Amino acid sequence: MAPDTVSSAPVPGSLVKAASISSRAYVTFLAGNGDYVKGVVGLAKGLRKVKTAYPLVVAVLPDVPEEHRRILVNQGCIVREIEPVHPPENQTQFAMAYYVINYSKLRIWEFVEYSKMIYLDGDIQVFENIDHLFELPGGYFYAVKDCFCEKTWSHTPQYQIGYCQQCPDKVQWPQELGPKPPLYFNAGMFVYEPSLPTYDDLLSTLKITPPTPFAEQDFLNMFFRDVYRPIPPTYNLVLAMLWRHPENVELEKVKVVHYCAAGSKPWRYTGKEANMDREDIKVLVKNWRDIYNDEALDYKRSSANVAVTTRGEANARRSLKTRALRSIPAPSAA
Ligand SMILES: O=c1ccn([C@@H]2O[C@H](COP(=O)(O)OP(=O)(O)O)[C@@H](O)[C@H]2O)c(=O)[nH]1
Ligand SMILES: OC[C@H]1O[C@H](O[C@@H]2[C@@H](O)[C@H](O)[C@@H](O)[C@H](O)[C@@H]2O)[C@H](O)[C@@H](O)[C@H]1O
Ligand SMILES: [Mn+2]
Repeated sequence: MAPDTVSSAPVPGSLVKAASISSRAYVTFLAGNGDYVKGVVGLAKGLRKVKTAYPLVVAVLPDVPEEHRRILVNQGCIVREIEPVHPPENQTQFAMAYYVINYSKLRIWEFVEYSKMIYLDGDIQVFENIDHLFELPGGYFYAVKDCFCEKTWSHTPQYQIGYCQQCPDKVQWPQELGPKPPLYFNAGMFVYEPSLPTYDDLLSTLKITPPTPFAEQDFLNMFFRDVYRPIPPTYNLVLAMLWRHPENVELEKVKVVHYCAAGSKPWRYTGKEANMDREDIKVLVKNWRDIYNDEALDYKRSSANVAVTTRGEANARRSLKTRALRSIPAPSAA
């Protein structure tokens, strides 16, 4: 993974404009002081292993402790603090109670120093280089179709009648339920273009949108419905596909694995939950752990990076000093 060469000194407007024409990055989201930081470290090392040309930006909520931020910077990540995003007041029963924090993902549309970004959940691993996705045509939202067959979907008509977009002909969508649901993506991985107008539109639309069980995933599917373009499941293997739709999975071709099934987070895997004793799950968890534990994949601040970062830090100190001086009111003419 390209090192963290973004200096922390503010960049003049003209340079930001120039930079935004060509700059790209992966981005993930980290909240809390729990163990998801291990997921992000694993992701950073996995991207380095596949020799991506782009950095990994980590959007952290204020509750991510300094120690975790330092771990991520030392793994070559660009750590950016974001403010939480709260959905409107609601009585919603989220599919998972903690999903409410996932609305904060919407802040990544504000990262306009990048022209195109690939968002990856912290419980995702990239096993093959996917940099080519940055070449996809602009103006669309690319993501992999989700599956409606897990119990987490039991609140939906799809689940109740056994309909899933992964096998639309198995159970026909009944006319009496109205139009078939539009294609629906898993929001753990997507290719998108940061944009302030889109960001403002997202936040103002959220204010008037009643929350629903899959929180920001439902919201993003509604918001980008007309520009969503599905990409193959090789780019985001939602683990439940292995037992729900094995006919749609060619495991040897999978480039990105999303450890979203209950009990599958590799850094806390016990094998006790449903489906977690499957051989393919054990292999995928081992593959993740091999990368996480591989010290050869740790970020090494090469002399060049140290020089750039040091220069960046020196610039930052200078600009902070300048700002500090400016903020001290000139001595009044006594
Ligand atoms: O306590 C948490 C819960 C979630 N997340 C972030 O939010 C993403 C979405 O949550 P999760 O992956 O658990 O949802 P799932 O894909 O399993 O439904 C995670 O991957 C993390 O990047 C986090 O940082 N801390
Ligand atoms: O906040 C809502 C979350 O919804 C999604 O997770 C779900 C979804 O994939 C279901 O289809 C599965 O059944 C379920 O297991 C899984 O947790 C995203 O992965 C996550 O990033 C986030 O958007
Ligand atoms: Mn996830």
